[in-house]
Amino acid sequence: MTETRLRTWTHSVGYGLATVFIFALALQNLRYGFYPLFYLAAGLAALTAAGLMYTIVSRKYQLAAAGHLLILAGLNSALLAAMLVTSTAGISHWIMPLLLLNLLILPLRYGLMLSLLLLAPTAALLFLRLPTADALTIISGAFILLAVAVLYVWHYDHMAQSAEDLAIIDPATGAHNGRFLDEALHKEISRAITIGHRFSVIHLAIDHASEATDLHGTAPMQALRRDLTRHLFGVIRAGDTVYSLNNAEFFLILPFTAEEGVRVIAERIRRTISESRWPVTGKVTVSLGCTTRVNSDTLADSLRTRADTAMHKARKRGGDSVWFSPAKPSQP
Ligand SMILES: Nc1nc2c(ncn2[C@@H]2O[C@H](COP(=O)(O)OP(=O)(O)OP(=O)(O)O)[C@@H](O)[C@H]2O)c(=O)[nH]1
Repeated sequence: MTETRLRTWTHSVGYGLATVFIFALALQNLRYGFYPLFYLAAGLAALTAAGLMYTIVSRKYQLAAAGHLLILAGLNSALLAAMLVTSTAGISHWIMPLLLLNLLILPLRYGLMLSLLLLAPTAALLFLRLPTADALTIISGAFILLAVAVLYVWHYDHMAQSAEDLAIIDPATGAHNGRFLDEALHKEISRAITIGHRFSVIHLAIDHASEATDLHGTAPMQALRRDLTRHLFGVIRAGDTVYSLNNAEFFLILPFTAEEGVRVIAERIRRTISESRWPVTGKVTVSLGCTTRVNSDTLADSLRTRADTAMHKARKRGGDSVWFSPAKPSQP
């Protein structure tokens, strides 16, 4: 199930249950003749029902649906206003389901902010109107509920992020893994076609990697790949991304970088790696093949092949060098 679908389902169930619950409260109050509470509950139920409708209408862009904040801010404000104008202490319990709804539907930061904005004045009101022990019982209950819900949502977000990281990160180096490269390259090409910006790529290979593995063993070479990844992260700028292709090769995507730029950064990477002292292996050199996307590059494959060819040309010059392969001029 996609995240958008999951959110649509949980939001619908959350709003749906809240509507049924608040509507039942409204009927109960109507039955006993508590008309102000009946009108309040009916108004709140109308708002949660509106939330349900909004979820269904905006189901395709549920992750970015900003209207939920307005609906929940309306619900929170309506309950707060009702607590201010009525003296019925019983409705303070109504904040409990609202706290859960805030956290279930909004991103954690907004849900927590809105809940605290509701809880703080509620606490002040309760301490003014009720005996301290009663006010303390209600407010501590609400805070415990909020804390448990926040921890639960935070835990879910954290698990979802870890699962996503596992799918796209190479655990040995901390760089993105090769499986994710085609998807990322395809996205960058689509972005370049839409925005019209230039971007470049680099295929980097460690020189004499198989001889070094035979000489030093697999574990030190693994450590070297991790150190090289860290080095690359230190040299490139934010927004550039690194992919670990196999035991001795990396790929870099450099958004908003034209030919002159990729030549500068590739040369900087080559020089800084060659000038550094590396544990176990001592000196390390790399061959870098780079290229810049042109309008005829609509597939990830064409860029990967050109960068790979450029890397082999750099290697043929004896390694420790950079080669730039331009795109072939398109046929008239
Ligand atoms: N994508 C990318 N391009 C770089 C990087 N470093 C340099 N470049 C490119 O090389 C050009 C010249 O870089 P520098 O010689 O560092 O000069 P600069 O004007 O200080 O570069 P910036 O302030 O990094 O833009 C930049 O405009 C970029 O196009 C990098 O880390 N990543």
